[in-house]
Amino acid sequence: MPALPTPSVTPPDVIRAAYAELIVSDIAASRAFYVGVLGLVVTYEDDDTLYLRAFEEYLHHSLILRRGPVPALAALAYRVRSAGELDAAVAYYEQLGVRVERRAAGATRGVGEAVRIEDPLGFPIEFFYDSEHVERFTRRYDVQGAGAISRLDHFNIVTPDVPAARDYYEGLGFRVSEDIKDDEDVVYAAWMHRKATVHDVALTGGDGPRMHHIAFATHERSQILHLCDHLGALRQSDRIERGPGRHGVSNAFYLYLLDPDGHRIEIYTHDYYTGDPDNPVVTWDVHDNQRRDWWGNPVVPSWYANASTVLDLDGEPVALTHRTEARESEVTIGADGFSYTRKNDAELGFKLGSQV
Ligand SMILES: O=C1C=CC(S(=O)(=O)O)=CC1(O)O
Ligand SMILES: [Fe+2]
Repeated sequence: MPALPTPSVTPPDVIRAAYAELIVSDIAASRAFYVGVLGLVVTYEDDDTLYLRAFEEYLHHSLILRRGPVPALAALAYRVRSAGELDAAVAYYEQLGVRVERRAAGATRGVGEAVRIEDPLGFPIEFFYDSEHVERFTRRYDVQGAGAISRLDHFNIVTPDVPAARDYYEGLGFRVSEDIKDDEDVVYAAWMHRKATVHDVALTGGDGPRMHHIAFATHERSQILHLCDHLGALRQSDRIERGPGRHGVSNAFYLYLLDPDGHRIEIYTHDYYTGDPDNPVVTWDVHDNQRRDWWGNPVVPSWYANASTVLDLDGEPVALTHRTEARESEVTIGADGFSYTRKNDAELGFKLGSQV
């Protein structure tokens, strides 16, 4: 990615990852998954759209599903600290020289004035503050199922140049909590936060821009296990792509699901606090086979290979830029790949690179 200009104005004050807008092909099938299985609460729905939220959320939605011809990501939205930060967003991104659009209140149901951009990484990003408050279901145990999801936690995006993406997000005031590198300092992935958890956005090295997943948090592992049992009971176990398991990075207990259009949704127990300014960065060796699964279980190849198309602000698919640096799946799974459990235990600590 070409070097970005350094704006002379301050960036918008981002609080957190707040909502995603996904294009889906069949609203009824999506409703059966996101409401029927995941148990998300319907704030508003019509024939073409679903506005959903999780149980601890009081803003109008954290997920919009909109029926359309091409399953894709239409927007990732960050909440900013006040409505005044929208002017800062316009000024900052105009100096970055990217496409900037102001949106009137109500352009998105339940959201006030907003700013949408095509960010330097090629993603459709929204900044907003005002959003309609709706009932918070935190204590509504009468309607929460055994798999209750508490809130949206993060976005994971696929981008070819992770260091350049990291620099861009550091310009927005995000800080790195964890990353994956090799001995030649190639960066394969990075996790960056504004709220005091491991990440609001994860940068996954690969052909991009593509959306790798959006993640919702639960409080307990049992809720994640119930979702697996629920899918089994529906004979939809093929929606389980990876996990359940324990992450190395973030230390969260995790599950990756595929929705009816193949969009990846992670369900993730709360990770750890990162709010102090001297929070130490955790750097993992790309050959450490406990980095992505603390128990050393292999990462299924589809998790590295597949991700959702991203749309521009006109709703057109964004062309991909190919990653030129080494790909994680090639250095840890392919024929030349290898990984270790104990780095200096050449006898017992290595797994064959042919692990699935
Ligand atoms: O949220 C995450 C936390 C950790 C991991 S990893 O697979 O443990 O690297 C992946 C992830 O980005 O989905
Ligand atoms: Fe994730």
